[in-house]
Amino acid sequence: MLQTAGAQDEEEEHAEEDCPELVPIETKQGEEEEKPGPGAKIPVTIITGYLGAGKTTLLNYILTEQHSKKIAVILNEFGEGSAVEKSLAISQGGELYEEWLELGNGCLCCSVKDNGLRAIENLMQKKGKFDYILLETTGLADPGAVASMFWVDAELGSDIYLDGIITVVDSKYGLKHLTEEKPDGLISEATRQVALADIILINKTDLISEEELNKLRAIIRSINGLGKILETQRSRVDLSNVLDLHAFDSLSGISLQKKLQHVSATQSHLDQSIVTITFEVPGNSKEDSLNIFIQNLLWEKNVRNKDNRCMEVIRLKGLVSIKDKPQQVIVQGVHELYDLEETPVSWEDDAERTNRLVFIGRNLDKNILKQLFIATVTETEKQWTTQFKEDQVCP
Ligand SMILES: Nc1nc2c(ncn2[C@@H]2O[C@H](COP(=O)(O)OP(=O)(O)OP(=O)(O)O)[C@@H](O)[C@H]2O)c(=O)[nH]1
Ligand SMILES: [Zn+2]
Repeated sequence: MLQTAGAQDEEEEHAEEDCPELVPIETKQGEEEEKPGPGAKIPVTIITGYLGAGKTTLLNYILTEQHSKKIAVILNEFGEGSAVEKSLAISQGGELYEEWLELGNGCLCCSVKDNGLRAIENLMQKKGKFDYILLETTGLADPGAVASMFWVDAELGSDIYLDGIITVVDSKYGLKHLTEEKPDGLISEATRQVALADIILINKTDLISEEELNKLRAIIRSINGLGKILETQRSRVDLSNVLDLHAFDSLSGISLQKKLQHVSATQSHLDQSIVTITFEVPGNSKEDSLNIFIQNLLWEKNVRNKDNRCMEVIRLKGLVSIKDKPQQVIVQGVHELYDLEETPVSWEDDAERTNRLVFIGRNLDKNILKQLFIATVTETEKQWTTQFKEDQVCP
């Protein structure tokens, strides 16, 4: 069950008018609308990345490369209010499309502003079934906000589920964007996009030297120790690496255990920069205590490091063992949203039950977090309250 700190689902009522009317496409008379049956949910992959990194190039590449899926492409301007109309440049067969379009092989493209969810659902209702949705965010978007919307929506019974987040990084400017410190202490958009990525494409490698590439790769890895890094030119990538990842659902449970074992903790490249930390604690955790542990971190934000700085978690992922549950449980968190979901995989042997967690964020202190987590396993309630200073609220 998805856990959320506040009301995240205040959908705007006028969402519909944000989406242009569809170009009518003939449906045969008497033909039943093909509705996705239960379980036939449609994946959405979020493609994010700084301005000009190669997101649209990736979309075009996917559309030309694959021939078995009916894809809806959505160019998204979530969170930018009444931003100036962005002209679309999805080309199919060399043509340029604007607004709602039917692309060649039955794929569709549209531009969505603000509250895109409703629009996407309308699209699905009007157009029937798609096999896949690709959503390109603007270069300055926080993919966490977009991802959260889909996540909440899936819980509300939507036919769409979040499959994964791909972040395209521009080789030429990536280093600059990722090392820039924002004067107000905020996390830069570029860094946030890398922190939240399941897949990171270092694109335009033709424009940099091997040495620069190594540097960029190291910085990206220092931020996100979990995501898969691929190097591309013209965003050309093996599609099996970017589609159908199941990065946010319990189907990833089988591979997740292996994947999490290979996550390496990272060193920050700047003071206050984003890092990945990971640890393993054997045993069973008590569900209530685990919830409190996560909520203190993500909602109350009252867990501090040794310098008395508040820990900020952007992404949380883990596989845990919950007392009295035979199955492995996957933990997913994005900003303030989190979810504990049973995977189809059972623990083989009670003696081997263990918990592995990965946190991406800043001011994270592995030892403190690990101690707090151990308390959820040992049930020494006192311990996990000591670090929380009730009267000091983090911004
Ligand atoms: N040299 C080089 N140029 C590339 C590569 N990939 C994409 N480009 C070019 O980079 C420019 C931006 O690519 P887009 O795919 O439009 O980037 P985007 O991320 O969608 O850009 P915005 O939507 O404006 O943020 C285009 O002119 C592409 O042709 C690459 O691997 N090498
Ligand atoms: Zn684009």
